[in-house]
Amino acid sequence: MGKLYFNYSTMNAGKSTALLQAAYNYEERGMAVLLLTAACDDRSGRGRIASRVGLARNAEVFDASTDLYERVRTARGDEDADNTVSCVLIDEAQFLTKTQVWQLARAVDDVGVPVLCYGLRVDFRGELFPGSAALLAWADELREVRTVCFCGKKATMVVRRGADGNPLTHGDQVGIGGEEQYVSLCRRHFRAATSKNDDGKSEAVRFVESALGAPALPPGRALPAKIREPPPPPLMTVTPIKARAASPAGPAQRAGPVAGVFSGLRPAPRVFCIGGLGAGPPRSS
Ligand SMILES: Nc1ncnc2c1ncn2[C@@H]1O[C@H](COP(=O)(O)OP(=O)(O)O)[C@@H](O)[C@H]1O
Ligand SMILES: Cc1cn([C@H]2C[C@H](O)[C@@H](COP(=O)(O)O)O2)c(=O)[nH]c1=O
Repeated sequence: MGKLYFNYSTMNAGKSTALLQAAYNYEERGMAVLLLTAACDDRSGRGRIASRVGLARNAEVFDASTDLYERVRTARGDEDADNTVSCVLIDEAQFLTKTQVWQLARAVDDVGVPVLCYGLRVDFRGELFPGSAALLAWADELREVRTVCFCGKKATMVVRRGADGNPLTHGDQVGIGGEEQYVSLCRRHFRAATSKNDDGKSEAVRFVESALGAPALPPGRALPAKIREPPPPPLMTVTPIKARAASPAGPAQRAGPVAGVFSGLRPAPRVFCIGGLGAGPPRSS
């Protein structure tokens, strides 16, 4: 009997990596999987699940009109057939609707296939996404995919940077983007970065600037002096194997967050060890 799983975290934690690893685990044992991702998140091309470590695969897409119960039931087909699907893996699960999470729960209960969802828990305002809220409420198992803030604590929040470089506190919940726009932080530094007073704000904002690169100012406007200064030389530079293809940022900016983490602000030796924990197929299904 399958279960409904929600593997949640912040951005850049290793969710897509874990998903692709779980898919690989099933397939190397001769079992077929159904991969799905949100149609709206086309950073690497529509219907492409891409992880920052370089793994990538094509997937089917869902939007709000997709009936996921029907899709899973059809993919499962005859359980004894060679091409039956043994597991359903869904990336960007925060973009599921509440109805779709019920459809997945029904697929687990009535079709008997495990469904593994991977997504963000909260948005840049600290609010749950609809898909995440439903999964947190109804999934059989919740698993946190962990990553760290620049201070070394677990990152649980994500800031979105506005055009002036400052973290935003209001705006549309959905804003497709990557490292040029978003940074994962612990709650304390998220609060500091988005607060109105200066209680720790400058340190957090400096980190966001350092991680995201120069803000996107309108043409003709000079950057503030502190942003024009070149960043300190990195202690250790790690180049992502594959940057998200559709990222509007240039190559230097895409490499920014990884270099920023290691650029002497704080040693963060656990970043690569913790991200991606929990990969692999569920043991209990
Ligand atoms: N070249 C690399 N080698 C190893 N790990 C990397 C590399 N580049 C990025 N990472 C790690 O990959 C993780 C991001 O993976 P990804 O699956 O894209 O995250 P998510 O889907 O959660 O946004 C981070 O933990 C990051 O530190
Ligand atoms: C925080 C936040 C994120 N998003 C978008 C940005 C990306 O397109 C995805 C998450 O990507 P991941 O690296 O695969 O986790 O979600 C958003 O729309 N709104 C937000 O508040």
